Amino acid sequence: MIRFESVSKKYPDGTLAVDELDLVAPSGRITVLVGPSGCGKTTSLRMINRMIEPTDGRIWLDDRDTASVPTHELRRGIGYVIQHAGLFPHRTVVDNITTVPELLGQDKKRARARAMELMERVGLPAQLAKRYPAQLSGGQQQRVGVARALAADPPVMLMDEPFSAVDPVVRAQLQNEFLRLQGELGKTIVFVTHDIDEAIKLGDQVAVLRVGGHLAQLASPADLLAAPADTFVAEFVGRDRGYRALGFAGAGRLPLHHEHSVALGSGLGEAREAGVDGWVLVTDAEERPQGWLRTDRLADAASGETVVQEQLNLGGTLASENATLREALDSALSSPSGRGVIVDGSGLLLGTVTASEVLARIEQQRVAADGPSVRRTGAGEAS
Ligand SMILES: Nc1ncnc2c1ncn2[C@@H]1O[C@H](COP(=O)(O)OP(=O)(O)OP(=O)(O)O)[C@@H](O)[C@H]1O
Repeated sequence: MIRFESVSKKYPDGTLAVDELDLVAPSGRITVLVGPSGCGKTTSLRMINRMIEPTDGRIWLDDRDTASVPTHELRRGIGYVIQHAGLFPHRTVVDNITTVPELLGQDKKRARARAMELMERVGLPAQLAKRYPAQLSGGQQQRVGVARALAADPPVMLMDEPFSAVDPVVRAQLQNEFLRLQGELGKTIVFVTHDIDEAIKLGDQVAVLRVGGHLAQLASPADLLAAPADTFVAEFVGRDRGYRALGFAGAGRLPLHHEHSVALGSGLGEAREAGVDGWVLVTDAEERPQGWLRTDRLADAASGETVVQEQLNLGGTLASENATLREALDSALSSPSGRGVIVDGSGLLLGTVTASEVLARIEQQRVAADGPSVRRTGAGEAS
């Protein structure tokens, strides 16, 4: 656990970057600091590993006042990842990752074996080990940065905009893999970003700071969306709050309809017969949905022709049986037939649901909760 106790930082020029911050970052959880440029996020983060010294207050790491711990000892237990990864340009990938363990006296062979294992964990092919940072993509560099920070297996990780320098697609990939990795490792993480969507996606809790280093609100992502503390937070959290909050509420057991589907390779005549309201769902041989086929335009289909992949409308998203309300609603809204497809854990068709049924479930949950607040998703949760 990291605990800020009335921590302030005034820079020598008089800038009050952080003002009496009280904050607890629980062990094994991701705490995200988010806020507009200059609100004191980086300053707060760097005070944890004492790259910046507070002018007032204390920061506790478990039961130790960090001011009383020698910095080299403190930093041994704290990994640090920054934007652009901050890699050593003249060292290979594997040498970048082994730098800290070797400095800590680990023998070279063991450190290299561990580096190769970490590369695999963060999704880097082994053949990149001998490359230099400049020979990697931005996303790959960030992965090396994460692997390097994990190399000494620190219980705490500080991450300052680690995924900001890459394009949105790579960024989403890095975020997903980061969450998967954290699911396995359970580090205590403090993560800085200026992007509220990233904060909401990654945080177990989100601290919204306002300029001047004041804590505006500390809350779970769902509570932040459902009940912003004031107009500053409401504006910062942004539009579509109600819709985004659905991403934190399990849909529960939805009333599924049996959907008559046809397999790829079936005759077009059979597909036409099976169509309901002009659409039929097409699956693979194991009944995994592949897309929708428009059947009201098949009237003149030559007999003997079969359903092929190229004919399918791929617009509909699939939702799993443990979906959030947002995923279930999106599956119905994105489906060209208006019937949202629900699949099991192996991607096999379970049935379909309409948008109005999902909306009815939303309304039910709202009434049951007796207020606007929504719950975190729980696998298999039924309401
Ligand atoms: N070394 C310094 N000397 C004086 N002022 C500083 C120094 N470092 C940061 N500041 C100021 O402290 C305030 C907080 O800066 P900080 O970098 O912590 O903000 P931030 O929220 O991380 O911003 P950004 O999102 O733009 O990186 C800003 O007004 C900044 O100009």
